[in-house]
Amino acid sequence: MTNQTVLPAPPVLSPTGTAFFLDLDGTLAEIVADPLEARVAPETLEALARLQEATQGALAVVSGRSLVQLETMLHPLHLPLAGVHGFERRESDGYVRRAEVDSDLLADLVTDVVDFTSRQRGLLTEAKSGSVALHYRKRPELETTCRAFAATLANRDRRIRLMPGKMVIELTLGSLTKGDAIAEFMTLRPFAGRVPLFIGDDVTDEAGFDVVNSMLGVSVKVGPGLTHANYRLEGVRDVTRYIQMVLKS
Ligand SMILES: O=P(O)(O)OC[C@H]1O[C@H](O[C@H]2O[C@H](CO)[C@@H](O)[C@H](O)[C@H]2O)[C@H](O)[C@@H](O)[C@@H]1O
Repeated sequence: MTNQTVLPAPPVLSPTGTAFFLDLDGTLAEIVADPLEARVAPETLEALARLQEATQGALAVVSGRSLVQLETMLHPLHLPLAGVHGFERRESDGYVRRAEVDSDLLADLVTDVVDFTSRQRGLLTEAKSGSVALHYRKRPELETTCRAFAATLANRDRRIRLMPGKMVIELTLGSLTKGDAIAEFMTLRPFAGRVPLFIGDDVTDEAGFDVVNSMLGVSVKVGPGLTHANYRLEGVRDVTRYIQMVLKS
């Protein structure tokens, strides 16, 4: 991956020629201790609404969150969405697609993670369609224990994939990534034929950067850390400022 110190700020792209793909947590919303407390700031929502109009709809949020959570956090906007790292998608026409999973396997996973987190103060379970997240942000000293527990669960069935994120370990069923979601959107109107841009902050965004890079698009990492992205913005406020600059171009 690229060295963290050398990436420039992204070029200000034209809203009419670009397909915008944005991650949510750490990109449009500041990271906070409790996932349910995360918010998209009003000025960011306003910038997104204007960008949706300026791009004629070529703006999608691509997130690890569920579609239900994304709708709540982005209200009153109605955007194309990819949730649970590409497992579920809401397309521009409102049509929702979900990958199929073994619901019994998922239910067992959720039960096991809830059982584990309920025995340790501060650990959280976030159950989603197709995935369950084990959050340890309030107990960072338990990272190794949480990782070992998650690995034990994943060893039970090869369909379970571990996706480490920011103070979270997700146990996901299936192999879809944010890259798959972006590639799929890029085959559809109004995204097709535009230059893709993806902005994200986490290791799970790297699959999106790879797909965008393969399409000669613009990949932007938010914050520090090694990455396959070609550009960098420092934080969530800089992402909103970047969108505002695009709107002025
Ligand atoms: O792909 P994203 O939109 O960035 O979503 C990734 C995960 O974000 C959420 O967890 C992260 O943000 C929380 C709120 O700031 C924070 O408390 C947690 O430690 C982070 O890992 C969300 O809860 C997950 O479902 C997403 O997969």
